[in-house]
Amino acid sequence: MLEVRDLSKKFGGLEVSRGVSLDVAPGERRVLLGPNGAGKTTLFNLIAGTLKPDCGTIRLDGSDITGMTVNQRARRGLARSFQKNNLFEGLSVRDNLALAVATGEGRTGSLLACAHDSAATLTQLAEIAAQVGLSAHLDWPVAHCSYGVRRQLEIGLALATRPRLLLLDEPTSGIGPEGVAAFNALIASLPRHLAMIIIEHDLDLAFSIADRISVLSEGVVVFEGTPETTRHSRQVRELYLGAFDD
Ligand SMILES: Nc1ncnc2c1ncn2[C@@H]1O[C@H](COP(=O)(O)OP(=O)(O)OP(=O)(O)O)[C@@H](O)[C@H]1O
Repeated sequence: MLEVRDLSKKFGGLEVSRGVSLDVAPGERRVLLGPNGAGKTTLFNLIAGTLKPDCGTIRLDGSDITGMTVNQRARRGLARSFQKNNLFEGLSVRDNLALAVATGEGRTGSLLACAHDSAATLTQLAEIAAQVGLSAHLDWPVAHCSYGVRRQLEIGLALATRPRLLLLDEPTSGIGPEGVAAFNALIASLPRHLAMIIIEHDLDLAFSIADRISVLSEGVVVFEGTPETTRHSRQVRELYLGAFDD
């Protein structure tokens, strides 16, 4: 469903993406690994449309989306959840989800009251809350939510646009071992037709959730394979010296 071809991006003299190519199949869970500064977030920015590549193409379901805006890409089924919190702190979990669902329905000018008016919005809101494990937290003010709940909510907001491809940038950063286990279960419970690309530093989690893994280093995809072949790759081991358990 996603075909990335020869994407390159420079910041001044620094070549951060150097001819990256990547194919993601419908429903595939792809994990992006790579050392700090390898260009993973830059690749996400290029795919999501917040950065324009210097050259290369991005196709989604056969259509060239390289020149499209973030919103145009979102309407074609691409969603992204951010590494940094992107929530309305003063609102409840329910209101954050309601606004995201209303926006996903194209009712961008709606007031919060209108977001709660539509039965379809409320049904979708309840579905998403259940999917991300937040049904019992709907009335909590976001400002009082734990970091883990916020991360669940961020994924919920991304699901509100009914994506077919979801980009998750370090979804487990800062949530501790229990949070990582909960995230693993959450990913496993999401509809299987939803494709995902996930930047993840936790190798055990990466091996557990990925169908395939791509490894970036210095702006280039240096390895691609199944979790099993990645785990046994000498090249990948050298990049992550000492980080693999045998
Ligand atoms: N807007 C920018 N302007 C200049 N340099 C940038 C910009 N964005 C990223 N870089 C640089 O590009 C390189 C790759 O950054 P990027 O964030 O894509 O790496 P990453 O693999 O996601 O790293 P991390 O795992 O630490 O998040 C880094 O050297 C970074 O400093």
